[in-house]
Amino acid sequence: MSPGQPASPSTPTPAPAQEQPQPDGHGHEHDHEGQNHEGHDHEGHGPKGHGHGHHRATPWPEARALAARAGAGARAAADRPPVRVPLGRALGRTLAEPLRALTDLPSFDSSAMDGWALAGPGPWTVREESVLAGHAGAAVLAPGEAVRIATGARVPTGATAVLRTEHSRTEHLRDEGPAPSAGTVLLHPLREVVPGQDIRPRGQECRAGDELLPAGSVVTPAVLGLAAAAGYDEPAVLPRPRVEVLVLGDELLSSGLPHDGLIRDALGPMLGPWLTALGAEVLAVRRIGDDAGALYEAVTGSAAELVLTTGGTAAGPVDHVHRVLDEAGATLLVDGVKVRPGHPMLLARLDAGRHLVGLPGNPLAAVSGLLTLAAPLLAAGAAGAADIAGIAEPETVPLREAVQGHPYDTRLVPVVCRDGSAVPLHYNGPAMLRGIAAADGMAVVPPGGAEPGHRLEVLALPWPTATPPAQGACFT
Ligand SMILES: Nc1nc2c(c(=O)[nH]1)N[C@H]1C(S)=C(S)[C@@H](COP(=O)(O)OP(=O)(O)OC[C@H]3O[C@@H](n4cnc5c(N)ncnc54)[C@H](O)[C@@H]3O)O[C@H]1N2
Ligand code: MOO
Repeated sequence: MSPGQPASPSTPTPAPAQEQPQPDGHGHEHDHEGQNHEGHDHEGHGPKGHGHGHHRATPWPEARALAARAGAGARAAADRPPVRVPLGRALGRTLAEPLRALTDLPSFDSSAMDGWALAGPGPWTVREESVLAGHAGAAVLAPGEAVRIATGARVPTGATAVLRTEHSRTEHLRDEGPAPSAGTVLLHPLREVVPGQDIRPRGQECRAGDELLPAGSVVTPAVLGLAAAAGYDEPAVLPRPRVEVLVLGDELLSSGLPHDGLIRDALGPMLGPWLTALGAEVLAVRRIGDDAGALYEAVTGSAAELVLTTGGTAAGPVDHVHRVLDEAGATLLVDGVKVRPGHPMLLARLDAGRHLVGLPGNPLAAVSGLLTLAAPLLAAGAAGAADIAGIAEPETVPLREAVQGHPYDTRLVPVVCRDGSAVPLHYNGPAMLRGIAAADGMAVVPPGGAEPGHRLEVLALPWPTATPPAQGACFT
């Protein structure tokens, strides 16, 4: 099988050999890139002579931590105030302040059932009007009186309980009876009436000023409902980090089929929505080509706190990112990471509060850079408190089958989670998106690999995973 040629989707065999690091250095794409595992060039970008070789590559856990620190620092430097957004645009945002009730809930004593509001012991004389939800309440009920009431309606002053329709019986006194009761309707209970029954007292759920949710909570649909009930029109949320994506490469097409050595841009369509899902405000996704001047202008002129570039991180003839960063006076915080795929990824500080993450051009390598550098940076930048590292408590999942490791570097491998185990997916080569598109997450495989049962950290993807278990991921 030639490199890049996938195994049959239905073959329940191990991943294509060329996508598994081979410690013996044969038959694997990475080993062609990373040649000599015993020598000093195993990071792979040494031979290209940029001077940003293996000695600078950062171990994967450290790279993530550095990115999170950079994000927290950027947030502190930018010091952007919270913003008020209408409820209709608040979904997914992070509360900048505790959500405090602006009203008692319920805000008045209300009926929990359709039936009768009544005062004192029965039977009761029925008053002619009724009390509907959303309307002003009936006048004061005197002892011995009852009035029709709807669920949610304000309970009249003087009412001592609500009687459900189905627990009541009415008796129409004859019109020709003795004068005061002629035509009267009497209400009888069909079961014992307990004082206060089926009345929701004002403030049962909360009093005005109570903290309903802490600052830092994510606004979910349920939070939107609670905020509305509690009186909010425009909750205060944290500003979203602004991000701009610069897609490099003259070989990229925006539509149609690949032809004449040109290929479709897979990263432009993927990164904008992915960054949005990570909580960023995406200012633009721009194609820059392989033009160093245009890249310099775009990087130095960007209004974003985080600029992401794709491609151009290695040392090919048109790989401009390092040079442009140098010219822009940027400081490289991470220049290569000991991770496969994606080892040429980089993180640079452009100025106080502004960073650039350089994602490698190979699409899964770009995903690796996104998860390793951009996600922790954004998470820490969005967190409400400086002490939140931007790296959540790792979720670890036992492996269902062995995964080969790289001899020195961490590997990120797309997995599906089935019956509590992580199942590695094929098509995990640096240029492939087929595995990640079917994945529930990316397993973090330590150098040397992992055996079945070994618990691995699984990096979550920022969306609900959708592959149907029965038919999906048939290439595990
Ligand atoms: N001599 C060496 N060559 C390479 C090394 C190395 O260490 N020594 N590292 C390899 C690794 S690993 C990666 S990853 C890539 C990183 O390359 P760049 O970041 O400079 O990216 P490009 O060269 O521009 O592109 C690489 C590859 O990806 C394709 N690509 C780029 N952008 C897109 C896109 N938006 N959508 C789809 N595909 C894209 C591009 O056509 C190339 O095939 O370098 C290796 N080389
Ligand atoms: O393997 Mo490269 O690391 O494709 O990113």
